[in-house]
Amino acid sequence: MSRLVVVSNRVATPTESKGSSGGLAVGVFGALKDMGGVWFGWSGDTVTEGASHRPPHIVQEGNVTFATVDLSRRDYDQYYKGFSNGTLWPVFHYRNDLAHFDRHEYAGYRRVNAWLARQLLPLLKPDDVIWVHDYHLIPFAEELRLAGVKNRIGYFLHIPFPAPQVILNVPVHEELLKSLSCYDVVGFQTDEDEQAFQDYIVRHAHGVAKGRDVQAYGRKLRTGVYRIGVFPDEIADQAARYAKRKEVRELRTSVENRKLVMSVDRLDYSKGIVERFKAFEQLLESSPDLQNQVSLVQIAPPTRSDVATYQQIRRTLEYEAGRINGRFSGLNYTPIRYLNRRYDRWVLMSLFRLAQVGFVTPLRDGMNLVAKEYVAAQDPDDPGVLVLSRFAGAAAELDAALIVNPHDIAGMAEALIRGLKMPLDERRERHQSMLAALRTNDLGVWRDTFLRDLKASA
Ligand SMILES: O=P(O)(O)OC[C@H]1O[C@H](O[C@H]2O[C@H](CO)[C@@H](O)[C@H](O)[C@H]2O)[C@H](O)[C@@H](O)[C@@H]1O
Ligand SMILES: O=c1ccn([C@@H]2O[C@H](COP(=O)(O)OP(=O)(O)O)[C@@H](O)[C@H]2O)c(=O)[nH]1
Repeated sequence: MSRLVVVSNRVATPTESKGSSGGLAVGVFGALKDMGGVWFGWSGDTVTEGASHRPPHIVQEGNVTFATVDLSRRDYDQYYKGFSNGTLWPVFHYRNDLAHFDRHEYAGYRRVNAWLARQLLPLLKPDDVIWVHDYHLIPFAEELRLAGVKNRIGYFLHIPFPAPQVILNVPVHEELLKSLSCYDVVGFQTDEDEQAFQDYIVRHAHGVAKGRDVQAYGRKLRTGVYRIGVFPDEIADQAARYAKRKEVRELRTSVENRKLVMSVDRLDYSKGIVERFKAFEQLLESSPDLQNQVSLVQIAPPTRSDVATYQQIRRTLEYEAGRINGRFSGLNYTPIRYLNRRYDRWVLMSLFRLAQVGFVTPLRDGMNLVAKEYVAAQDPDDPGVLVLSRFAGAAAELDAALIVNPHDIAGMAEALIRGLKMPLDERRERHQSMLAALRTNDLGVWRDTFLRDLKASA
């Protein structure tokens, strides 16, 4: 049987010491742990120029081999902070206004991709199936091919693929799309993302797209939609198991008899947290009966904190949380609890079970696993209500949520009120429908359908 080699920028190492609060690490680890394989990528550490560029550090944990490399400060600045998170992330999330382009950063992005590919070479066996993840590593297959690698190589994009008119803003769009065409299978989170990629190929690359078969830049590849999921039963078990943890008891006691609205996101401008705070403010303003009766808990661990746009959103959120709390707090009541720290994932699942509403309203999001986790963590006999942005990939499957437009502050406030007052029968019905969707398309299905298509590719 061929071995699975996963390549991603972020690797959730066994100690989780540099653990990311991101869905990619959560999803890839979940997909790898019961099937085994190699997981190669960045350690999360930056080191001096002299200490970088060492061979991969190998750790064996059960049936997974973790192979990680450190980056120099310059590589980190250009490849991760610069081109990946200063150019690609904002543009792919339709925030061209927050993007910049710098040729040196792009050169660094390509240099690091070439170097990472060279580091992987000695670890590869001829029949390995290679699965590369996300926007940091678009040129990775091209580099492996240049080095003579003939293995099947697939790519999965965890974030949205924007409409062609948007991606044209990246000056090197053509080089990037040419690089993407070096993969055998390119997978997306939603139909819209796949369509946008094919539109680009047809309109701007003189390529051909027939069904899932694409020809471009002298290469043949397949595209597909593979919606990343969760293992809902595992989440339900853990949510129940962690119910007695200190954090969970503390929250239960401190909320007293009030209702709870809960949100969890990396502190990212794509997550729509400012608009969410304003919607909660509007709820308090328009429903005096709910004042002092409902709290919003927003967990937002900082991320990419050395990128200027992330520093700006952090300041804005501090201001908004302070302003709204100043308006509506009482001596025994804080409407918004805003926590800039990371929580253990299983503790979060248990916290989700306490909340009457899961409030997940990104402006754009590839999938948003938190939305799926909130549903999976609920008590089926007395479930909470999910209020979900139409711009999260998850909305394509979770249509029994209360779907909102995150730019419509009043609409979000109305949905919150509706969720808080929803009768038990309707809550159960909606929850069952969403749980069924999670089961049909769990994390195993995501992995297995992608790998089936990759193995079947010529
Ligand atoms: O690695 P970081 O820079 O700390 O960021 C964390 C991850 O964020 C993004 O996650 C995406 O993947 C999720 C799972 O498919 C998806 O639900 C979410 O919508 C995406 O935003 C990013 O794409 C990852 O590369 C990062 O590791
Ligand atoms: O303090 C935190 C915040 C988030 N997460 C997890 O990080 C993932 C976030 O994934 P999502 O797809 O929602 O968004 P991303 O951060 O990848 O954009 C989810 O599994 C969360 O449960 C976590 O373990 N601790």
